[in-house]
Amino acid sequence: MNTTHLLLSANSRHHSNDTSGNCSTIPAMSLYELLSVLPSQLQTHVDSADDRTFLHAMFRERSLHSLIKIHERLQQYEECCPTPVLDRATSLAQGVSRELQATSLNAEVKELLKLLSNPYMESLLSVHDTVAQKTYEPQLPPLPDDIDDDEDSVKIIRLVKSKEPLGATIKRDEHTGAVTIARILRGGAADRSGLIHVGDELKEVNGIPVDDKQPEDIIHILAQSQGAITFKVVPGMQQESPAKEPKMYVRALFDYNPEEDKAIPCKEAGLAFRKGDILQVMCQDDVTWWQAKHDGHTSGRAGLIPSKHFQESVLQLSFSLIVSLLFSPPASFRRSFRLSRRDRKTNKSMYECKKSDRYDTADVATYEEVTTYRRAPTEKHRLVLLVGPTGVGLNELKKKLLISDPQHFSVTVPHTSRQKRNQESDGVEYHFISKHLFEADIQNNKFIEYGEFKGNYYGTSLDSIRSVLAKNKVCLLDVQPHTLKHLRTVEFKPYVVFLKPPPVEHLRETRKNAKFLSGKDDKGSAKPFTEEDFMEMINTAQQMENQYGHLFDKVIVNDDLSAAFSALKVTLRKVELEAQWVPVGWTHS
Ligand SMILES: Nc1ncnc2c1ncn2[C@@H]1O[C@H](COP(=O)(O)OP(=O)(O)OP(=O)(O)O)[C@@H](O)[C@H]1O
Repeated sequence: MNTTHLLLSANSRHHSNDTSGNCSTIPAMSLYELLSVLPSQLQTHVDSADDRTFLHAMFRERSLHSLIKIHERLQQYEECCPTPVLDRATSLAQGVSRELQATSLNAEVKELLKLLSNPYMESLLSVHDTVAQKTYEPQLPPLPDDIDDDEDSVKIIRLVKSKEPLGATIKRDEHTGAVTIARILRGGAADRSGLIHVGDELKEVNGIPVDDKQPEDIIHILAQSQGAITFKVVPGMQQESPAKEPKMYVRALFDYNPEEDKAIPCKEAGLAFRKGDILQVMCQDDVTWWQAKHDGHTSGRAGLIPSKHFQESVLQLSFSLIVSLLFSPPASFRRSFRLSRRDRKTNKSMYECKKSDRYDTADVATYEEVTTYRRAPTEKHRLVLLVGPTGVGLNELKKKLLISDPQHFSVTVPHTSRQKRNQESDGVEYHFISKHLFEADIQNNKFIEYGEFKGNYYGTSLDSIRSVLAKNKVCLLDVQPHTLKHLRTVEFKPYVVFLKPPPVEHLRETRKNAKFLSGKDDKGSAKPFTEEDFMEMINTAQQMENQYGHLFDKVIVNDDLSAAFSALKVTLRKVELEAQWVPVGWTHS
């Protein structure tokens, strides 16, 4: 089977004429007359008395008579082409309402006003105007006369070409040469028409037989045609299941551009998306290509996206490439669990994270099934995770949040194995524990992050997050991105904000007077940013986005500080009040 597919770029309006079965001749008598004479003819044609009784009863059925009457009346209208008295009933009704309101409102006037403002009436008038103005569709030319009556079950479909693609792909069987409809994209013109189905065999396009044609040639014919396009198809056996809209939503964990994808059967039918986009998966019938559309896009032809299974196999293939990335020069990742408010002395460079932790390629990131979640007022707050390169301003923004509402926001208290100093209190600056206990806690996975500096351990424990959340406060935590995976649990339902540096020119401008604790400086004194610091910040941010971008719920560029702060506040407010997309597993506990 030649699996060449293509998108038929034609159409939208349609009408069809099914020539299967007996070819009907124009009846000499009307259907209604025919129906009234039929009972008298039964005696000679139907032997069984039961059948005759049944047919008599059926022909006398009032609803059948009414139906035929309606049919005939409609036919009459069609023949005489009624012209509308006016084509702007809506504006006329509005004008009448306005005038009536200016008069004395007696009971009748009030009733008329009520009638005219009834939504059903308004809709009816609007439909009337649409029909009267014929704005619903262009005039279709008559069907061709030379339809081959001998052909069995042939369907003639006439579509009017518009800018919208047909939303169907075709394929050609190399052996038989048959060109069939390979797939119908959900919500597209072909799908909405209900006339073309998967498996239908395309016989002719605009009277040109296509059996001997390659899909490219058919596309050419379609591209050349103007106005209406006539398809002759033999309906396939395959019955499609009724198009119920599946309600599966996924978060894309990778960028996809069909234009650059050699594997996609039809580039035009593909749906481009970015890492983090929410997609509604409309159809998973095909194991390789799903059909999906962007969440919230009301106009909706679905596009092809690689299925989870297929994308996983693609990624497995390129695994060697990912592995090579593992050995790219390590960037300076932020050092976390510094208690920002008080402990400026805590030097960031004290924490060494293990190299193997920096890159995490165990998971093949394709799609994550998501659902909406809105925190109930009685529930704990979602953990707010802040991620970004060293010096980007995480601590600055965290501090501003804490100062802005100390009752609402809080941070964790880190653990350390160093000696408590005189002015310090246990549980305030740090939780002071013995080295031995610290090591036991490491073994028991109690720390999200930990590190060693001058022979002492420092770390942030999971329990320290729990204790903030238990006070019904929003816990702000800045972490290295490789920990996100471990913190994305139903318990914490974290919301991840990535703080991104602006372009270097803006950094130079905005950070003129800023000082920061360079990770490379062991002395722990704050210094102005160097050009190298800026470049490293930007490069690290880029690496973080490339590798962990699919886990970020929000990206905020820290250009102007107060603008970034406002954006962060607004975002966190929304997290508390509005529904957010979260992994499905978080709502099933
Ligand atoms: N938008 C901004 N405009 C100007 N200065 C800023 C801005 N954001 C942060 N700064 C300044 O940059 C310096 C570094 O910020 P901060 O200490 O918050 O970085 P950080 O991301 O916490 O870094 P680290 O992870 O290394 O602790 C501080 O002096 C801070 O005041």
